[in-house]
Amino acid sequence: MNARIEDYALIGDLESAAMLGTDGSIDWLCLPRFDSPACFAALLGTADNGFWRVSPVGAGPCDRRAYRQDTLVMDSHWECPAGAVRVTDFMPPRAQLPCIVRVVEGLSGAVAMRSELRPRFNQGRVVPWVRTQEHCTVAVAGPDALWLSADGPMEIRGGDHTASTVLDFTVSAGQRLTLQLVWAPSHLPDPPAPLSVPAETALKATGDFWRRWTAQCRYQGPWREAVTRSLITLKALTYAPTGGIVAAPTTSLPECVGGERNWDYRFCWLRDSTLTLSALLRSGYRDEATAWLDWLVRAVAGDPADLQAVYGVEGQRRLPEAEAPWLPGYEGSRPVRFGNAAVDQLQLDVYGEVLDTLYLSLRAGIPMQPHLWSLVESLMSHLQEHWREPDQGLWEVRDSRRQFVHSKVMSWVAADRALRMGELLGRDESAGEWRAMRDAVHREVCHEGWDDGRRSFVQSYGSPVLDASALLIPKVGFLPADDVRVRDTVRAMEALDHHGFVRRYAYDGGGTHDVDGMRGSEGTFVACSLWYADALAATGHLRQARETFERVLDVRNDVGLLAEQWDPVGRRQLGNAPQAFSHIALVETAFALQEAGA
Ligand SMILES: OC[C@H]1O[C@H](O[C@H]2O[C@H](CO)[C@@H](O)[C@H](O)[C@H]2O)[C@H](O)[C@@H](O)[C@@H]1O
Repeated sequence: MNARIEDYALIGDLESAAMLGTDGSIDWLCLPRFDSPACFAALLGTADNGFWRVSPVGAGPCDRRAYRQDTLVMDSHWECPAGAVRVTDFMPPRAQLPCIVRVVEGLSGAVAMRSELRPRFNQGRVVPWVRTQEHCTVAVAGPDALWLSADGPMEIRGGDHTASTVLDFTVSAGQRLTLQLVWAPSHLPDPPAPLSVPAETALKATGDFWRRWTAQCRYQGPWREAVTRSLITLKALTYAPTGGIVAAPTTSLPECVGGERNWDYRFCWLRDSTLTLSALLRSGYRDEATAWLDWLVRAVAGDPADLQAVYGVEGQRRLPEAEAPWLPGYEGSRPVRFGNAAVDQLQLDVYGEVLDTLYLSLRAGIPMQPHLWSLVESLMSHLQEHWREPDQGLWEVRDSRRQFVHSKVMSWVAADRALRMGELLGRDESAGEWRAMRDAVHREVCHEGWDDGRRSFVQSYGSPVLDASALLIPKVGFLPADDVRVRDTVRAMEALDHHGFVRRYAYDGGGTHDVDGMRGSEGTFVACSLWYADALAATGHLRQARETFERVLDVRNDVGLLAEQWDPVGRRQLGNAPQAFSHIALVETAFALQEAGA
């Protein structure tokens, strides 16, 4: 039986991240990067797919845990019959090699502890060879090596049928023991350098790094704690060497437990990363925006016809989707997938998201390099030719292409923001054409995307399906919030309500299968509930907006994290976690409610 998705906390070093359970077990970790093969994959299978647990012997979940304020450093506390102990887990922002530090401190009595390390390289599959060398244990297979060191007297056992390395030790009140695990390329012969950095030094530097970063946050409203945790999570999903931002650090956490809706999110969607950038910019973070703009220019360089919806963290274009039959899946949710076939989809909304972010960056005072204006021109010239085509839309449907209303609305955004940037920069060479396109899209959407019987914008032209993405129409400025069509659409979205939360789409309030062709129904999409709150606030329903927002805040896990979806009946998180989309929307809604006086 797998732990609940909400049982996991995130620690990370801005190049990869680990999922740490309430029981002290790290059940998911890809090294050296977010998109590298996993060395711990128990999250998607069993203990034999790899984990590293540090906890009192025989203990269950910790009694309490919390991030140290404004950091990504996690403290887990156990109160045992023999005494109390705290384990502090963190990953120092990377200097050279990735490292996980686990500091065990006795608070009272004397507690018997165990560290059990069971790496399984190459996506939870390969059992390494383990040897002990100069106070370290090293596990090696193929290109990977994991070096484990401890700074105290411990009994090391290993080499049994589980190929685990077990360290037993006792911590008494006032005692402290540190375990460090470093990944290194397996051809390096010596214990790697991070093992020689004292844990105290690394802990202080890591805490200081996060506190300094958090101190730049401009949000001062009533939900500061939630906003800060979301921003830290978004920052933790940033791949620092290139500025790319992953949608989530996990793959194949199911949208439907036991079902096939399992996807790999360890990549940079232009949609998710542009929205992350908007949330960070709004909150006062400019360095990330600058780094991401550089990433964008490198990633999309070339023919605009080849623009993809998703890239690898270094801007790679090929992310072949494959199934991993050796992994049984989270609670049997199969297949487990690595890679994502969405790279080959046409998703026209990304032009609008990219141009909106460029515009926001320019407005925030980030200077626009001349090559960025060329990018604007080339994206627009491609979109002018293609906006009328059907596509797979923001939900990335895997069956037939459609005339998605959201894709058209975002094509309008693309033209609108290109025009605004032109005005700011005094570049009006293409203004006439872009204005004509903007007006044509507007006319078409208002005609073809509007269902007069339902009194709502619908998912695609001529379809009866309602789609929560229509809630973004006032937010992006396509129509003002006081337009009767916006008011009616917000009212119609009640049909997407599922126990107080909002589904992304449904046919007459029913399931999603008829809409996306996938088997199994899914949970409510967290971002959609927050878009609903935004639209309620914009249309003057302030009390309802606040209640909707607070309902979402209530389903964050104990350390403030949100997955992609929430199942209000099973009362559990679903989908990859923590998901950028959900945390972006939380930050945006906190600002929107504050501005609306809700
Ligand atoms: O619903 C089917 C699709 O689900 C995934 O896409 C979702 O996640 C993306 C990343 O957060 C997001 O940009 C998109 O809007 C979501 O629908 C999956 O990655 C797709 O491959 C799949 O077709």
